[in-house]
Amino acid sequence: MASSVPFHHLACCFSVSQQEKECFQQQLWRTTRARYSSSRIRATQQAVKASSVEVPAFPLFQPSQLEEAASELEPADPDFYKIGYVRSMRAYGIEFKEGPDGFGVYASKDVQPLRRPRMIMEIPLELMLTVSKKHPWMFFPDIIPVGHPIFDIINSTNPETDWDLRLACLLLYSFDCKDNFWQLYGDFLPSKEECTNLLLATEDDLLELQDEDLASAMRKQQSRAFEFWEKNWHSGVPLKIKRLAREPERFFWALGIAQSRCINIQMRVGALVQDANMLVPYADMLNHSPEPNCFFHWRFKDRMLEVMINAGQEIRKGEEMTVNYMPQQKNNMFMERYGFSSPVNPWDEIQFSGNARIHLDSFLSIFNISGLADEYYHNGKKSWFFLHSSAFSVDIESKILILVSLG
Ligand SMILES: C[S@@+](CC[C@H](N)C(=O)[O-])C[C@H]1O[C@@H](n2cnc3c(N)ncnc32)[C@H](O)[C@@H]1O
Repeated sequence: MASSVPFHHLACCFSVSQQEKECFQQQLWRTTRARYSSSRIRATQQAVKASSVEVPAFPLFQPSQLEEAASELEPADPDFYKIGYVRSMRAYGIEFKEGPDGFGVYASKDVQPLRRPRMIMEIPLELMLTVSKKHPWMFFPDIIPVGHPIFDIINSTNPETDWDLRLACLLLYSFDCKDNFWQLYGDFLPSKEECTNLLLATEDDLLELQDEDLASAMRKQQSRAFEFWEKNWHSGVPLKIKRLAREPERFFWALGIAQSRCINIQMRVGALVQDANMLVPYADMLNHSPEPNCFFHWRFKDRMLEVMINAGQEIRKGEEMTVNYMPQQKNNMFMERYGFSSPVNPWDEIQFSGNARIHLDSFLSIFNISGLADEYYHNGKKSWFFLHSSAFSVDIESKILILVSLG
């Protein structure tokens, strides 16, 4: 029986002969996909591990270590064989598990700071869903057969503004493709109920936001999605299109997934450099932080997306690995696209000017205020606001809220 070894035990991989590979595979097998059903997680499985065949060029284990590793071997996941890809995803020193922001990627061991960025995941192009942004449309992998009507639907969109509609079509199509990797990976994606994207929000949800600008932006997005679905999924369309999204909610979900998990990368195919929108399995489990410890890197030579730890970054076992989804964007942009906002978004700080003095530890800090010159901060035992040096004070303990107009 083939078995698996946790992939963080395997440090580095080089190409080896097929024979060596098979021999090694018999001993040390991989895998790892914890499949979580409707609730994304099976009760018994906390960690999601990505599938991977790890093939070191030289034995990484001493015999005693091999025995130890063998005792940790798990039964192979039969779905792995069905996928049948030559290259697979590889991951090092990480685990996927549920956290406060849904699924995330966590360090499974301490990471010492290194002078160079260090790779923790590599994902080959053939596992991604990719549409190029400019003519001629390139889909990777090229899963759309010539003459299939989904091509015409994608072709009818504006690549500059409709990248999300295009990816949603490709995603829905991949779920319908026999033996496509995304049929399996679909189990890892958040369901309609779990997806935070506000396209799926009801009118009541939108009202609850108490942000009329955001609510009306989302209503516009919902109408755009609905019009697109109505136009392309009307009753007269062929069954091979109809079954991709029988209900508008299915299309809204795919669009929400495309918006909240897409990354944009410049790819080179031969001499052609193309901007592309991509859904990248496993890398799309990374959550956002304005101060991330990881970043993406496209490896041109063999078309792999690498997730790298920043140079000089120290990470403790159990800490979350993060990337920055949209540098220099305010929270309203995060809400529109991803359905979350960050209380520590530096681009959403209230910039403060004038010579008012504010206690550093005062309640104002919860509003993420910054920008004052140091001399305006006061850190005494009592808390004071000095407004234009006037004798204007507030004793925090008295819990009186005074609204100060900083005119
Ligand atoms: C690319 S996915 C990341 C993986 C996701 N957490 C999951 O469960 O599959 C992006 C989604 O993760 C969640 N997310 C990511 N970063 C977050 C953050 N800093 N705070 C709250 N939610 C976050 C949001 O739901 C967002 O739409």
